[in-house]
Amino acid sequence: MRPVTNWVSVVLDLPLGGPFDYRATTAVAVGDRVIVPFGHRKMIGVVVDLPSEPSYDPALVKDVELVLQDIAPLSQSWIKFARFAAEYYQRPLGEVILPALPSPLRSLAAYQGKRAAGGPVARLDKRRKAAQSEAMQSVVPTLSTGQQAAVDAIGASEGFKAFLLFGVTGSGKTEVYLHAAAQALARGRRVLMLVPEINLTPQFEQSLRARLEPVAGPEGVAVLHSALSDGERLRAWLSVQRGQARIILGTRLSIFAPIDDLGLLVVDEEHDASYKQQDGLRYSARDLAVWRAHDLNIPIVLGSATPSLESWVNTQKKHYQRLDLPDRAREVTLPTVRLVDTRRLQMEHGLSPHLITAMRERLANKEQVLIFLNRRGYAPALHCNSCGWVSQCSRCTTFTVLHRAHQGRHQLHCHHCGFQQRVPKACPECGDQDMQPMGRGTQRIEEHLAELFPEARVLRIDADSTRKKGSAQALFASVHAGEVDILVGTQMVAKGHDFANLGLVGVLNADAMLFSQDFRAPERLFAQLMQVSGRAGRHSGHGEVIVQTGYPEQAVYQALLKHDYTGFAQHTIREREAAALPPFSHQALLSAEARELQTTLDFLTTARDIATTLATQLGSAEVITLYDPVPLRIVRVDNMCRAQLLVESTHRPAMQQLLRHWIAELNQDPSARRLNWQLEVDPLEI
Ligand SMILES: Nc1ncnc2c1ncn2[C@@H]1O[C@H](COP(=O)(O)OP(=O)(O)OP(=O)(O)O)[C@@H](O)[C@H]1O
Ligand SMILES: [Zn+2]
Repeated sequence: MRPVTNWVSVVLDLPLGGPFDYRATTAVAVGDRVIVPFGHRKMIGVVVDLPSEPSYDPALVKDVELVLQDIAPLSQSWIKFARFAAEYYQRPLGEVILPALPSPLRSLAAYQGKRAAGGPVARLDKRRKAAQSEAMQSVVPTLSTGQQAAVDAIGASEGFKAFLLFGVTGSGKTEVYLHAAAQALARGRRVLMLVPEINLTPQFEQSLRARLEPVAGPEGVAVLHSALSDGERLRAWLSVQRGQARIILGTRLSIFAPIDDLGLLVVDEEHDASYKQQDGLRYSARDLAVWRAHDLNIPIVLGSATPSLESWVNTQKKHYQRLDLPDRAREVTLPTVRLVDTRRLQMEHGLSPHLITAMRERLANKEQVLIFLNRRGYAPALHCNSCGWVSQCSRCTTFTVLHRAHQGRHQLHCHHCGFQQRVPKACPECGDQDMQPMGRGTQRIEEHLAELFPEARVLRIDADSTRKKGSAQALFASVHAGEVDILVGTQMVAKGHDFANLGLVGVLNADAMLFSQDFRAPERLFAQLMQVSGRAGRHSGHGEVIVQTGYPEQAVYQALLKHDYTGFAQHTIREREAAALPPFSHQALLSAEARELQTTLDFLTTARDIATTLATQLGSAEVITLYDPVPLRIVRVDNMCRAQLLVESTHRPAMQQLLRHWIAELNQDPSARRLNWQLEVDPLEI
């Protein structure tokens, strides 16, 4: 056989750009993984192109060391998708493609040495046990008229079509997804279903398995999320790539699952901020899902009781088709909402007499109660009663949060840098020993509730109580099993869960989000309140929600009283339009951090000057607004000072063009090497 020479372009997980040229002397395809030398080391990369000649002197091009063929090459369509994500979010292609693979597939160590045994895929296949499936019983309810109409509309769509399934809390959106998924499976296509949070996957997985395993087969359901071990993730990912998994359920990262023969994409709770990745490639899985559906020419269903205003505006412009479920599926009413004005009230440990009375009644009636407080820990700070000292993090410009640690001992934690310290015995300022917790977090409320309702079983679910793998699932299971009377929780408990016997929801301290500077804060608060309210009375009706507030007249609360998403959206959209804010304009955020705030601001000022010049050269100065660099509200985190620069435009292509040139210039600029900076397209928080 004659030796062949193939020129290959390879992407690597490096911030340096790329692709990089190599020469392969064996057969190689686009989408293959290869081991290549890079500088003094070797790396695993992915072939993204087979150019007819290299982009520089062939004599200098190095050889591919090994073409890995333990999996089929990644498909062209998937690489096209990754390419779009890289271009849209302004990151090197390698930083999209490689992190999307399970880590054993991109780790050199997994392929080298005595114990490699042919690499991670070969090892896994040897170990593979026969999948076991338990027969599950499953009752299929008769669809409501609204659900049936939605399922029919989705089934009738040919090619790309985006649906916004606008269904009130408890309207049975899940049932619509299940039926639509079954239709796609029956046509021999696969389904990708995204949920916003890991803790929602067990509930969904159970329904999917119960209902669709008979069609999809025991290996037909795969779950992908970030809490899987490397081995679990590899196993699930391979079953997707090899076509065994017919239904893929996952959190945001699963949008990068390697599937081309999709017949349906579903994004549940599409408004949820968890779809936004907050570091590295800062993508929106919801937005990428719409692009992917368009590219694959298939329907996509975005579901929510409180859609994002972006999606709502898209229905008004007829880009998306709205499917309405205005009533609850079990023929029960939405809960009654009551606003308790805390300004004139004598509160007991942060609880109003109204809430305490209502709780007593529900508990006597053997119903569950949910107390929602979006603040974990014991108290937001420790405070000295003599001199006014407040516990602060030495590395960040924030208070440290008081936590109850083991055996009732307390500790101070910084929620920003993770720093933990003992509680000082006396005030560091004045030496006084009279120090008190300031305000309340979930731990403190849990403690008060146990005192107030000694007979009740109180359970707290928040990021602290669910750190161990599997613990969240166990805690939620005990709520569903009726082993809990009062559930205290943060936003983790506020959405998606279908609690059968929960009659009352109490909302504490919602006002904390009322006066944020972020223009999206009211939208987020309203969605959160609607979602948590929606946990009450789902199965037997007569639910009640008590919201404690010092500002009952605020528009957010007035809309909540009437469950009036449409009115709230209308009003907020008008404000956004008047101020030319998203979705009526597009934004990007350049942020930077350095030891000294001035370094950060100087860099951003330089960056702004560069962008101004570029906009003029590109002829887009008129449609692009560059704001002044500003320090972040919490300016110092882990001893780094942070600032940002907002770019806004009504013209998306002009902005994308500017960003591309801007990044290229910033990468060349010496000032950019002295600090950390990043660009975020479509930021959710500013
Ligand atoms: N057609 C139906 N007949 C009877 N019960 C139904 C029907 N469809 C759904 N249900 C039940 O209604 C309840 C609410 O459904 P589901 O959890 O899907 O609501 P949802 O729309 O996702 O709500 P949320 O937005 O609050 O998550 C569930 O207990 C479900 O089993
Ligand atoms: Zn800190």
